[in-house]
Amino acid sequence: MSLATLSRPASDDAAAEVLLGIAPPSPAGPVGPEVPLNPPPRVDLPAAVSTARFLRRQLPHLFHSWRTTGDTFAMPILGRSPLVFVTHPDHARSLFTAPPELVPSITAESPLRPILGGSSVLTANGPRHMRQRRLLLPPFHGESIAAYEAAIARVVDEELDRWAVGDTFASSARMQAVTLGVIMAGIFGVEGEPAEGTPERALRDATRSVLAHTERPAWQLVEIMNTGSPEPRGILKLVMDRVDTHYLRVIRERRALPEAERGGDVLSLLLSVTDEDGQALTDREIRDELMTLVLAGHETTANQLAWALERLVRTPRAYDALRDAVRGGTPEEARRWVDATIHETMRVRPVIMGTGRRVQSAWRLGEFVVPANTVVVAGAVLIHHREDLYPQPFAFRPERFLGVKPGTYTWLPFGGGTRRCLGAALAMAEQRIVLRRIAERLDLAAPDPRPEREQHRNVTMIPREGGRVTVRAVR
Ligand code: HEM
Repeated sequence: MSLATLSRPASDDAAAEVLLGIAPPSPAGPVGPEVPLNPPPRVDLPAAVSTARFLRRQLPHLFHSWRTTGDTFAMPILGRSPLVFVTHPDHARSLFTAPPELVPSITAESPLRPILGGSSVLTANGPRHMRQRRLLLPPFHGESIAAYEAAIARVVDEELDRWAVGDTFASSARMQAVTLGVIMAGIFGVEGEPAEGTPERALRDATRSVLAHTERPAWQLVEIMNTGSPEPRGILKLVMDRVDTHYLRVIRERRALPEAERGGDVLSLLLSVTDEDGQALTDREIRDELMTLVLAGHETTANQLAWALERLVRTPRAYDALRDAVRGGTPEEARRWVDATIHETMRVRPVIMGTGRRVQSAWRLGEFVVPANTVVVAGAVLIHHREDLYPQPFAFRPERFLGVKPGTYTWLPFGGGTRRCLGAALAMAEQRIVLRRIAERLDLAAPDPRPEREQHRNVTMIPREGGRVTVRAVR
């Protein structure tokens, strides 16, 4: 591995240290047939072993492959062509800035497809993706999200009111209650506990049940059985038919209301949008988008927050700095430390480790050239650990990002380009409010000083023990 390390001053003074750096440029992008192919080295393992490690111990496998094979490497995967991982920001940039038709997302091949449905923005490619994305964007812009902030704060405070001194628990479960509450409020307009027997209650329970199913270990089997199928099959069909009944009922009832009475939530906005041909979204399309937003936004945000707590309770310097800024600093200092803590957590523990594109032409990646149809993965977690970009990359140092906007191609927890996470502004708002309120109201500690290892569930990287914390004090 040829990682140029920026020289650091010998001083012990943290403020004088270089905490962010730059990578030397590396050419990347589509090339014509005149350029000879030059595939990157392959990880030296049988496909079955590499696949098993990728599924069970993804992070160590990725880091080991990077160290032993090189900055660009091909990872063998059983029954598929190898995945080519890139660890250079210029290579990631080439994928995120290319015309979308040259770099379709591999989420179209995701096992989630039969759950999300054929219209989902996440699994569509080409013009259909652009249409769905354009229709969904307005409620997820920063200004629209600002309007949900009070509702998010209410959901967060309701949850934190239940945390008592001496309690020890997996924070991811508590954070999931928050993210589900936020989704119910922001997407469906349902705040607080919906009354028994109402369609909203049935919808919330159905959403909970589908989320609970996806968290069970046996769910992987269900997904494998449904891979490659556009429609759900077997047990998945039974589960989804039940869930869909409740979703479609709420959509139909809301559509029947006069527009002025519908409210400002995402569902109501989706009912009123039209594409450039004046076409409104069908009930089925809305169902697919709602399911996508629920599944894409729930576990990701909850576990990203659980990782933030996991890191903070094991890094006293960072935790003290955050609490001091939030409790005693100016509003500007508080905002800067909260943001820096989120950015650093998403750097060291991005819940989505990378994003893949199936390149439609031969592609240069530094000294290598891969053929068309190769899946190239911008390995966010690897880019985030380049020593030239982030000196002492394994250290949790929120001060790297103090008052600094993370780089578009060096900080990639939300992916990039025309597929960048649609819910990024919402996820940032949720994380800001949760971290700030926790830092204001509580003192937490680690029940076990050892860092939690990572575990993979669905496509997310989550703390193995769920980010366990003990409540030491409540203010
Ligand atoms: C910390 C929380 C989150 C993380 C780390 C995250 C990360 C990601 C990533 C890496 C992608 C793929 C981007 C790409 O391929 O370049 C993505 C896509 C997406 N995310 Fe998120 N996400 C989060 C929260 C949310 C939330 C709260 C929502 C909505 C409620 C959401 C909705 C979506 C959607 C709809 C897409 C598909 C966008 C497209 O294909 O055009 N995400 N997210």
